[in-house]
Amino acid sequence: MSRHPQDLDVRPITDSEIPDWIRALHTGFLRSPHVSDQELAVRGGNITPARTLAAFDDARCVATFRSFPQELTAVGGALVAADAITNVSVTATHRRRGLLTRMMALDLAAAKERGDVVATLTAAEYPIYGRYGFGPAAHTAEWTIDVPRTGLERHRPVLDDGRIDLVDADEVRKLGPELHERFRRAVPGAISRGDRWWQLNTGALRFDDDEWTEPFYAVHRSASGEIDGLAAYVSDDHWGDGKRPLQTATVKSLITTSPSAERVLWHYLCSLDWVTTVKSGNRAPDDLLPHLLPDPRAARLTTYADTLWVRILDVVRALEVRTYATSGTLVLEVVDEAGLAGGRYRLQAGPDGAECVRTDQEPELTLPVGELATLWLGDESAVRLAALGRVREQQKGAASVADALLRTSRRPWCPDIF
Ligand SMILES: CC(=O)SCCNC(=O)CCNC(=O)[C@H](O)C(C)(C)COP(=O)(O)OP(=O)(O)OC[C@H]1O[C@@H](n2cnc3c(N)ncnc32)[C@H](O)[C@@H]1OP(=O)(O)O
Repeated sequence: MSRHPQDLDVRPITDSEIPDWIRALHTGFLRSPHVSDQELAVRGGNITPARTLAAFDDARCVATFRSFPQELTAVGGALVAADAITNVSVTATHRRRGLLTRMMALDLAAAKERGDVVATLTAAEYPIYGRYGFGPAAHTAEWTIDVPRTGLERHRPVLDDGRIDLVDADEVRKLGPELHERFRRAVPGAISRGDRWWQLNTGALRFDDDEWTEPFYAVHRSASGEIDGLAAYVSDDHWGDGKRPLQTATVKSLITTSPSAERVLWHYLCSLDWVTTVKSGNRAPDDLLPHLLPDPRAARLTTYADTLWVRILDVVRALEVRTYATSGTLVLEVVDEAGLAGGRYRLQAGPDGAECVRTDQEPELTLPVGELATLWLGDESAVRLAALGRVREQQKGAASVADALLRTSRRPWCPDIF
């Protein structure tokens, strides 16, 4: 007989429960409840039972949750230990009765105990995670480029003194990780990519053979021969009537470590014969892209949304690890209903470093822990949040001081979904 969700145990799974847990995940995500043996093997091989949670109603798994270790780049390039949360689902028959709340509380308590500085996730829907102390900390933008409108001359692709080569997947798995290591240290909001990311994104590991289209991989080398850009893209082989090639090239991933490589790779993509539309995929919200085109209006913004959500678990380490362009002092009252990171903190920061200590001084700015995450990666304005009633100035001008300290000239970006 099925039991009330409040009476179900929430616990990590065992090895033998991995297939049922994956089927429950598929059910919760409205994919087919049938999962192929190949997918069970590939997904299952990546699951550490001690970092999972589940609820079972008799024999049926009805809730899934998983976390894994990740590094998140803070402002200034330091890598912080993150508890990355993924595969969250509660089966439709058991929703809205607290199962997610219970799984989240267990996972965040374990992450805090381990010493993780933050927890991270990408949210399926905006309203789910704010209640657990997460705040949207990085955004994504996707553009659709109308190539004939760009003003670029297709027959004369812009080059610099470097070169572009097409390489195969084996080569990408060899050279990609080192490029990504350099890339991610320069991009607050970027996250670590393990071997598995490279295997899954180059077809070496597949959930389903039928769904894989091998991309083209274009590597850019600078004049000195250093690899400073990598673009993976596919094209759709679409032809219009009158024998007109009308192909759409979709970028799967494009990372660079120099603006020059960025410019050359986008111009290369816009110079491909037969391609009249380029879809950018996930880009930084302040990407250079539209302005790399003589007519930036040729790039139409088709998606703008939050991607990376952050939950601060250790305020002192989070604020001390990042860098600050200006000097200042701020006393923050951080409100955390879960009791993990709340309290009053005094931040004294400047270009030479920062110190954050607990204090009993009068607070200047009061804010929920989720709003602190939104400010921490440099993307949001405290003045704007004050106008929205999401942070409260206890001392006039405190939000402006927070902006001068915390905001950054470039916006954070998380290129990966997890
Ligand atoms: C990181 C990731 O994996 S993102 C993927 C998240 N998963 C999905 O979106 C799959 C489909 N949805 C689900 O599986 C479930 O609805 C979940 C996991 C989102 C929520 O699970 P539940 O067990 O229903 O959540 P729970 O009962 O603990 O809800 C707690 C509160 O959040 C609210 N809430 C939960 N989900 C949502 C939502 N999608 N939108 C708005 N509010 C929500 C509930 O109403 C409840 O509010 P209350 O405390 O005021 O009553």
